[in-house]
Amino acid sequence: MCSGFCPHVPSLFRAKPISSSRIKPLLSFTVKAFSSQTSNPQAKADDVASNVGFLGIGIMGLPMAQNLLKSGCNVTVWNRTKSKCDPLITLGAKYESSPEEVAAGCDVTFAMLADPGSAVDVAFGKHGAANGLGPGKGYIDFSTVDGSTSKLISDRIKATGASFLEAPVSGSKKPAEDGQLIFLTAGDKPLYERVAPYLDIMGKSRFFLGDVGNGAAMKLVVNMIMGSMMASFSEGLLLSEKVGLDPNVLVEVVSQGAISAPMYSVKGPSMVQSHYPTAFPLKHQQKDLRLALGLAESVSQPTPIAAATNELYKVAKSYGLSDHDFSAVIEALKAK
Ligand SMILES: NC(=O)C1=CN([C@@H]2O[C@H](COP(=O)(O)OP(=O)(O)OC[C@H]3O[C@@H](n4cnc5c(N)ncnc54)[C@H](OP(=O)(O)O)[C@@H]3O)[C@@H](O)[C@H]2O)C=CC1
Ligand SMILES: O=CCCC(=O)O
Repeated sequence: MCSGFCPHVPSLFRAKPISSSRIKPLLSFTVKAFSSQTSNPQAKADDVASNVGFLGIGIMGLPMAQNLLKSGCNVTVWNRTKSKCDPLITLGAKYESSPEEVAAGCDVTFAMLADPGSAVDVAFGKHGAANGLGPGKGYIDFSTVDGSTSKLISDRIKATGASFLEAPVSGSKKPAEDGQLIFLTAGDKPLYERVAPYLDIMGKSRFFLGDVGNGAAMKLVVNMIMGSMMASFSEGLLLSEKVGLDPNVLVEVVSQGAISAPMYSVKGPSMVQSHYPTAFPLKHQQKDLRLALGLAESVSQPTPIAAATNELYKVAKSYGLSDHDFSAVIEALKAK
């Protein structure tokens, strides 16, 4: 094992700065510096130091922790529902009975929780990770939350002397299984560099976006777009069927044109059959739209499409579809 230095990782490159004169007529905002890096396919536990903790073993946390274990990392896990840790314990993970105990025994601790409330509870609630943290340790939160929540968690973690990185992910269950996630990180740069080898085990690329809040904002903007795309696709599928077209052919036509997206090709065929196997729960997509609307409100940016889309997901939730895949939003457009 080496001490956090990863010889395989190529040197960091900086993205070309956007010319502010070019964008000023359209938008007025501060262009933030960022850097991105594709990950190292050879990433493995030999490249990284120490014991890692993983809190939150849900749809995403399970495959992410599995990939760390399969790469030879020493992983200690905790989940509110303990039984979800069983497949990881079988793979060799150690189990601790609270976030505090996990953080106390690990050099770096990752968290992948449902929403702002659970991210806060696990980070610094009763028996939360903060109780087990201190100087030299790191806490990395992968949960999709808003910037204010992330800053609050950051403050409470840093008050212990530990370092904090927010690192929400783009990519769903399958990319998590395949180690193909995209990390949108912000916060402590030395911690980012220290955990880069772990991120490279779980993902295909990583962005460092500066101050805490920028990773959360990037993630919310991406998911705001995604939620609207899915709602629009749903309308198209239903309209095509109503006018006598085969929606399966629509899926194929879309896949070959300018609006092609993996999401449509992957989810379209099952949506046509009213089948929504959960990769990204609908309740989380609605949470992200709600948080994105808050972000837009904070800077007075009109987002009428996202606002209408959010209402549609709320209707889908009222139909009991919270735990179905977010593609089940199409049900909210069907006449009942
Ligand atoms: N699924 C996806 O495609 C993606 C999801 N995300 C984001 O990642 C995060 C996790 O998503 P995902 O894995 O799909 O979600 P899941 O709903 O499958 O998992 C949520 C996790 O949070 C835990 N949890 C929920 N409430 C609490 C609480 N009050 N206290 C402690 N733990 C709690 C759950 O524990 P328990 O098992 O006990 O319920 C579970 O471990 C979310 O923020 C989501 O928006 C990001 C990218 C893709
Ligand atoms: O937050 C969930 C994102 C899902 C995806 O990127 O496919």
